[in-house]
Amino acid sequence: MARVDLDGNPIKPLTICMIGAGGFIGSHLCEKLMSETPHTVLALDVYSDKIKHLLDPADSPLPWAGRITFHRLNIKHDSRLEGLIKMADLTINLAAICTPADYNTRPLDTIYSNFIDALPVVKYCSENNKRLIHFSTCEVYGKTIGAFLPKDSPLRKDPAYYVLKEDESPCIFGSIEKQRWSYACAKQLIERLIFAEGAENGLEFTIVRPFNWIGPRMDFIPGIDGPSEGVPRVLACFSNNLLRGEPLKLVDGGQSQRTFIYIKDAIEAVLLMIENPARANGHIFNVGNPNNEVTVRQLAEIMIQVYSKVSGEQTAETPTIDVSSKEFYGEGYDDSDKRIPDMTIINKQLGWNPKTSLWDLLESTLTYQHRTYAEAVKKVIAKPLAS
Ligand SMILES: NC(=O)c1ccc[n+]([C@@H]2O[C@H](COP(=O)([O-])OP(=O)(O)OC[C@H]3O[C@@H](n4cnc5c(N)ncnc54)[C@H](O)[C@@H]3O)[C@@H](O)[C@H]2O)c1
Ligand SMILES: O=c1ccn([C@@H]2O[C@H](COP(=O)(O)OP(=O)(O)O[C@H]3OC[C@@H](O)[C@H](O)[C@H]3O)[C@@H](O)[C@H]2O)c(=O)[nH]1
Repeated sequence: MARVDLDGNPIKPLTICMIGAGGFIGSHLCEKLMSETPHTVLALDVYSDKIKHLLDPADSPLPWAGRITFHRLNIKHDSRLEGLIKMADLTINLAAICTPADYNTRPLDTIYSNFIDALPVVKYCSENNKRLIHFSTCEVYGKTIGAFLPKDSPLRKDPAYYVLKEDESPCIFGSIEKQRWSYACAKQLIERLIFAEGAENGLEFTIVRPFNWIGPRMDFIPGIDGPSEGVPRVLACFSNNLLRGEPLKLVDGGQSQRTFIYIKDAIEAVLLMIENPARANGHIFNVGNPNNEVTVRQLAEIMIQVYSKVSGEQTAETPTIDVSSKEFYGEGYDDSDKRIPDMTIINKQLGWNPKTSLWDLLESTLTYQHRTYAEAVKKVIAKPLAS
């Protein structure tokens, strides 16, 4: 049965240059493309751990062997980049430093990674008339307008003051010394550059604004498959605490709100963008799940319940503790108060909606985390401290 796009046209096989393919999102996107489509992927990254299961045909070649090749390169300085972009029909750029603990502590690396390093990718696509799908972030919206209303103002409940819409909402960041916003501001400027390349030079682009995509293979567990002092994003932080039987740390009391979407739902949206260029080109898309909103404290409480069910272990004596952002992240931290994606444009253009509830996505993700890490963590805990 030939695969057709949303307008009933047959989908022809594409060659996709995927930069950052070895990361969390990239690894899920590669899995989807290999298992469900005829497309070819040039996977570019400095690491391949998260996609090696797609690459090394142990003894018998994998069904898709030959359709995915790994190219170990750092886009900061590699002469092979332009040639790979020219070989492909479409470039997808996922490369970024995107863990908040780095934004206020490594602001220069963060700005270089999210703006400067993306410049040649945009240039090569534009000069060679190649389509670009660029990954930005929901963080470009920064804080809601409602965040500046008095705490008890009823307008805070008015969607006009918190719903984030691609073609209407402003980008609201903290002051310069709040270096947390180095990332979001770099992402905003690369969005503006891509939009200008589209307006002035006809670049065919799509910009994706992910709203907290979570699932297996997100970041790392500190001291197991990442640095002991590393601070990953909240899913991995809380998973690490649960695996070690430690209290989950709630930054500034965990009052910030987030909407979380299952990585597999989000990947469906990306595949629709890839295979429906006429509907995706020229658009910025929110990709999130407005039905899965919780405060960070509520996320912790749900993860504690789910982990206890998945692991069969008792909940710790002190399940959570409050910590200050200064203590947890250091100087210059600031936060988004609330992230509700408006879904009008993606519904209209791609007819896509998320499916998985927060409980269900946490159940499958924590099952993966427990199966993958519990033994290794027990060994690390059991090992007597170096005398
Ligand atoms: N996961 C989310 O919820 C989320 C939310 C908002 C935005 N995003 C954006 O989506 C993209 C992918 O995010 P992710 O969650 O998969 O993060 P990730 O850190 O798992 O993946 C990023 C990948 O890019 C690679 N990379 C970084 N710099 C590189 C360079 N100079 N050369 C080659 N490879 C390089 C890294 O090695 C890594 O494998 C990023 O642009 C991020 O800003 C993700
Ligand atoms: O242990 C922790 C970790 C995190 N947190 C809080 O949990 C919330 C989420 O923190 P995360 O590190 O997951 O990242 P954020 O949602 O703030 O930003 C992320 O969003 C989407 C992308 O742009 C990036 O991947 C990243 O910027 C924040 O309020 C943070 O302060 C805790 O309370 N405790």
